[in-house]
Amino acid sequence: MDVTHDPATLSWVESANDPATDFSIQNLPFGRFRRNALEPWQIGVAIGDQVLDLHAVGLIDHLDMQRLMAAPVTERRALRLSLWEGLRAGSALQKVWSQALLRQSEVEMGLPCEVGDYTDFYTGIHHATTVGKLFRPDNPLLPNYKWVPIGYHGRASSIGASGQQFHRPQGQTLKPGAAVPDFGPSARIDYELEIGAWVAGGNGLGEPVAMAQAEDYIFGLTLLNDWSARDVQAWEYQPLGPFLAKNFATTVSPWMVTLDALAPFRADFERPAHDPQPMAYLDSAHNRAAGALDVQLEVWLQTPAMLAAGNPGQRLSTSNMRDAYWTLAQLLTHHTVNGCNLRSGDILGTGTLSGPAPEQGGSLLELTQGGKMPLTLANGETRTFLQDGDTVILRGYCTRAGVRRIGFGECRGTLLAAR
Ligand SMILES: O=C(O)/C=C/C(=O)CC(=O)CC(=O)O
Ligand SMILES: [Ca+2]
Ligand SMILES: [Mg+2]
Repeated sequence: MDVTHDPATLSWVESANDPATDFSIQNLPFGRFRRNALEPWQIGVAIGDQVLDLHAVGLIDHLDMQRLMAAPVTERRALRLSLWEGLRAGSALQKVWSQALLRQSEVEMGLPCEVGDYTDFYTGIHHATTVGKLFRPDNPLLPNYKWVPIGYHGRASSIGASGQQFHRPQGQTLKPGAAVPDFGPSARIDYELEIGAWVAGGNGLGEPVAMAQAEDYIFGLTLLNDWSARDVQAWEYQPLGPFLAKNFATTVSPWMVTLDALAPFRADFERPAHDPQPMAYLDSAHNRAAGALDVQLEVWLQTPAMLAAGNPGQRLSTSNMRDAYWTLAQLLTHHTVNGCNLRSGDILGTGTLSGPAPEQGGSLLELTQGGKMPLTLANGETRTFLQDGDTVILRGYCTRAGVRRIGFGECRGTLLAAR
């Protein structure tokens, strides 16, 4: 375990030492903030309830997150170590660096970088099985699922940072029993609980990335909500897959948690013995020993009635990234195996991360069995799909005995009425 994970290290930023904080000195995630809309986005690191301005402390001489992400992995590690050195209790830099701290509550957080291309995978096998049953009762998990990481090319332009608000989209749907489709506002807006992996550097066109190097091409992870219009999806998705059902909005949390910060939360990746084992190009000893990540995930819902009552929301479900059927390294390697070039700032979504139990569904589609079994909330309200004004909050964090907790912050988005 490297020194930055030592749980005994405290920070001179007091709020970072709270055992409940997402942003202990062992985390140090990167994001972009600004004090006001006239200022360009600045690069910062979260520490407790503060942001450290990297340019102001002289750790970078530019404001270009893509450039920082494209630095060789050894330089990225050295930067993380410098941050840890400067922020730990007793550091000689405290006096100077404390001038470059801002309260998170006093800045606006934006997208962590300019978003490049967006690919969304389908690694949640429990999600794929449950959703497959709803869309294709006789053929839920297609035979390719256990051989090839399934994905589709998503839409980058509508990705927004936490706090994103969007209008209920219009679209074509086929009502049950109808012979021809209708046009109007979607009646089945849903969320999807995912992790997004931000690409660092990138590979040249025609140059596949092998499993052994794949993780060097990942800068860090955020939470990702792939908002989905289920009625539009059911009518449009064959034969080319998701299109307008999923490209009207996608929300990400603002802080990129590095794979270095997540190192203590690695988990082994084992396929059930009766499943096909990954092909050689998707296999490595490191991947089998430590390719998975133990990240606990939660979905919260705050309805307009809860907001009015000062209720911060109700937790709808929990799950864990460990249950994914493919690892991040496998997704990145598979994406490039044909020579496809990934670039700094691209984002790969894992797909909906549901757990094995029915109450661990990472979408309302699963939790309500396709809208047939409404959820009754603690305040007496019910939901099948989202209603206007609903806010969905994703949270993620890692805990383990003997190491400090690290968290992702939150990914929050609100559905507004149709225009
Ligand atoms: O056709 C299906 O089985 C479902 C496809 C999706 O919902 C695509 C998607 O976004 C997958 C995911 O998030 O896991
Ligand atoms: Ca998705
Ligand atoms: Mg989406």
